Amino acid sequence: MERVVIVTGASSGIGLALCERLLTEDKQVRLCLACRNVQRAKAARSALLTSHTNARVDLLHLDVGSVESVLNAAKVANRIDFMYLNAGIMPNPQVDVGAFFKGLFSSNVINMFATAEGLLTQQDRLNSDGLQEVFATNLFGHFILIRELEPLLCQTGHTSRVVWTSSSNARRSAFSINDIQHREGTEPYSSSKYASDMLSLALNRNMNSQVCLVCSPLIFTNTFTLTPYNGAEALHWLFLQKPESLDPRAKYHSLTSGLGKNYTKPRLMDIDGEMAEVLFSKLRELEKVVRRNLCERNADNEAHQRYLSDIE
Ligand SMILES: NC(=O)C1=CN([C@@H]2O[C@H](COP(=O)(O)OP(=O)(O)OC[C@H]3O[C@@H](n4cnc5c(N)ncnc54)[C@H](OP(=O)(O)O)[C@@H]3O)[C@@H](O)[C@H]2O)C=CC1
Ligand SMILES: CC(C)CCC[C@@H](C)[C@H]1CC[C@H]2C3=C(CC[C@]12C)[C@@]1(C)CCC(=O)[C@@H](C)[C@@H]1CC3
Repeated sequence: MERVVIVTGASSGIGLALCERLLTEDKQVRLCLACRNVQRAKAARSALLTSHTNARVDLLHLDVGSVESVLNAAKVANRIDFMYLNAGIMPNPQVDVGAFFKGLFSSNVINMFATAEGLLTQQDRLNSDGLQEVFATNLFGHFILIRELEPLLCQTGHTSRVVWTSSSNARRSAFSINDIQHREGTEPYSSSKYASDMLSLALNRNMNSQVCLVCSPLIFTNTFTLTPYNGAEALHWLFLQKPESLDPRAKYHSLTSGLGKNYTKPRLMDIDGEMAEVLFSKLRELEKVVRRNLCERNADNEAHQRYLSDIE
């Protein structure tokens, strides 16, 4: 039977590698590449069809960094078996060279290469919805997508699965519940990834957990041979698992052995359940505000259009 798989950020990197792997794995897969850049999405589709001639690959225009785009894209979906929330950004990363060389000669060197802890800062900015861009792209847009698709994802008698691409760079100390968008700090990426780990837990509790499952695979390598193919290991592995065998408190790591063999390993997340609930309710509040602003903006635009046609 056909399995519909939506992948956000499927035009390159880990998302595209995952698509390639899924088509190789299962001939029944019908892919939906949910991308913001139509040209790149078409190029990704052509590349996939070159190696999988008879594959069914659809394109969906989706900019997860724009609430309006998310709402429009969500209207098109009519069946979902898997949804991979993979699109993500780390804009203008700055490496702390001093910390890098210090780390290089310390016992923390492996961890440094795996997590970049204490090594990276980024410059964030506001997007057109007035939200911090990293938060909006890595977390909030995907949250709105899930909220909008909730009726489809949580249908009785049909199991849909949502898999979120997290990172070993997700760090509790980079996140503040009083500043969920990370307006004040310089590590918006770590903050957004930690927030998505927390949110996965809260979503499993607050949505119909019998039906919906949100896992957070950690993209990680212990041999410094990270390729998109290796990075997609846990995402691909999760596709093959039975939902009841997975633990919502675990993060599924993509790992590569010294001999180059890829494998997936679950690790329990360092998450405060109460804080996850607070984050969930803050996101619900923000959702209301953003939706209201969008309605007002659209009403203003319509009024402006009417005014222009009246004076013509
Ligand atoms: N690379 C790594 O080492 C690691 C990556 N990750 C995570 O894996 C995921 C994929 O990253 P990776 O493949 O490495 O990076 P890439 O930059 O190769 O891919 C990111 C994808 O996300 C898309 N994207 C970015 N912003 C948006 C947006 N607003 N709307 C829709 N799509 C968007 C990009 O589209 P476009 O082509 O238009 O830019 C691109 O297809 C990310 O969530 C990242 O945080 C986690 C751990 C490690
Ligand atoms: C001479 C230079 C100062 C060397 C700089 C090396 C760094 C650029 C890399 C070392 C570890 C890398 C890393 C990532 C980015 C590039 C490094 C910082 C990530 C943060 C990319 C995104 C992720 O989600 C992480 C899991 C990666 C962790 C390691």
